[in-house]
Amino acid sequence: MEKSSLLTQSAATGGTTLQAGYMSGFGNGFETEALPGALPIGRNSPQKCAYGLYAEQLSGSPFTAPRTTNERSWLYRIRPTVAHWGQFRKVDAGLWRTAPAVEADLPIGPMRWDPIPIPNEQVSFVEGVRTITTAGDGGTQAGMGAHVYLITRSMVDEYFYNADGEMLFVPQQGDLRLWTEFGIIDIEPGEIAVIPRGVKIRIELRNGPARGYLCENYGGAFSLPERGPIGANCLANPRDFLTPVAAYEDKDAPSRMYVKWGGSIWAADMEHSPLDVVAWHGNFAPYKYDLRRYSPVGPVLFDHADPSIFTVLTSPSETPGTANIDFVIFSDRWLVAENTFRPPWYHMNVMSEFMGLVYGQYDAKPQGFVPGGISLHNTMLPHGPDVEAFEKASNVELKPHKLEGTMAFMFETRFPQRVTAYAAGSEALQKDYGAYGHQLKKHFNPNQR
Ligand SMILES: O=C(O)Cc1cc(O)ccc1O
Ligand SMILES: [Fe+2]
Repeated sequence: MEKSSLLTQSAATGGTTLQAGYMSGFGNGFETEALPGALPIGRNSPQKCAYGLYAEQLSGSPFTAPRTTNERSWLYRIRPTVAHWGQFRKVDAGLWRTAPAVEADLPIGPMRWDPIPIPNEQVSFVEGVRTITTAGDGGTQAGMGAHVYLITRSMVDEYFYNADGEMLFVPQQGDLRLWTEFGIIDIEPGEIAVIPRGVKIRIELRNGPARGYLCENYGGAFSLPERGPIGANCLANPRDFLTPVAAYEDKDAPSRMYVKWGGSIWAADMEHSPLDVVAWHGNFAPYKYDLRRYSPVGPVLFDHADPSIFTVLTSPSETPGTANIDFVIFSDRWLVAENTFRPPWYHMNVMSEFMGLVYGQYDAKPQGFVPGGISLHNTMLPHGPDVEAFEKASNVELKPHKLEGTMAFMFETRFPQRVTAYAAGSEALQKDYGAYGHQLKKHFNPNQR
C-alpha cells in the first residue's frame, strides 16, 4: 500500500505548503502515514504509539456488520477526539434542516428553482447550507437531506463534523479545499467528494465564492452499484476513486468546533486544531471522484433504458434493490437508438427525484433548468420532457448524436421529499413550472396511424 510522501510540517506553524495527495481505489483497506513509522505495524493498539500519538478507532458501521459493509478506521493522532471536546452550546442552524421537517405542504406537482444566488455577506460552509428537501427520518438513519451550499468565506480555525449523515458534495461553481482529518481533498465542478459521518473537516475556498449541491445521507453508506451482466468494467471504476494521504496540523490556537448532531448544530470553543491525525489505516475514509471518468453504458440499438444505468453511487436500504438514495448522473454520451424517442419518457415513479445541473443542458428540459438550478419530481407525480424537447425528439432525424458538455444529476430516494419553508418561499422558485405539461398538445387522430 502506498505510503504518504507528503511534507509533514504543520501548515500553520511551519510555513511549508501542504498539498493534496491521493491513493486510488474504492473501499480499500488503506494505510498512510505523514511521519515515518507513525503507523503501528501488525497491531492497532500498541502500549505506546510512536511519536507520543494516541490511537483512536472511528467506527462507521456496527462492529458486527458483515465484511462487505463493515467500515472502520484507526487514527493515530496528537490528541484523542475526547480531548478536543469542549462545552457545547446549541447554535442557530440557519437554513439547515433535518428530516422529519414538516414546514410546508408536501407539493403535489413538479417544482423547479433557479440557481439560489450566492449572498454578498460572509458565509462559511456551516452558515451557507440551505436545505431544499428532506426525506425519511434522520433519527432512524433513513433518508436524506438535499441542500444547496453557498460559501463566500473560508473556515478559519473552525471545524465541523456531521454525526447525522455522510455528506456528498457536488460542486457547481468554485473550487473547494476540504481539509479533513484523513488528509486534503481538492474538488472542482465536475468532481464530487464524500465525507463519511463523523469525519472532521474545514472547508476553504480556492478561487472565489462557491455554490454546489450537498446530499446528506442518513442511511447506509454510499457504495458502488452491482454491475450484473455488464461485467467487471465501466460505470464508475473503483480505481478512479481517490482517498487522501495523511496530512496533519499541529496547531494550538483558539478554535471552534461545530457538530451537527440530532438535527441541531452545536458549537464548542477549543484550543487546538482537531485535524491532528498523523497516520491512519482502514476503509472508512473520505474520497473524491471525477464524474467525467464515468463510463456510461446504454441502449445501443433501440429504446431508452431506465436511468439506473447511470448510477454512480448507491446508498442501500434493508430492502434489496430499493435504494435509500441513488446518485445518478446524466453526462456526455452518444445517443444512437433507432426508431426511438430518445429523451426520458413520460413517467410516474415510486422513488422521488431531486435533480441538479452542474453545467450544460439537460435533454428533457432544454429551457428553464439551468446550471445551479434544481428540480423536484416527487413520489408518484407525473413528469417528462417539456413541449420543446418532445417536438424536437419526435421529429428529428435519428443520426448518432452526441450529448456534449453536460452534467446533470439526480438524488433519487425511496422516500417522498418534503420541501422546506425556505425553498417553498424562495424567490428562486419558478411559479409557472407546474404547468409545463399543459403545453403538450393533443396529437391523437383515430383515422391516421
Ligand atoms: O425525470 C428525469 O428527468 C430523470 C429521468 C431520466 C431518464 O433518462 C429516465 C427517467 C428519469 O426519471
Ligand atoms: Fe424522472
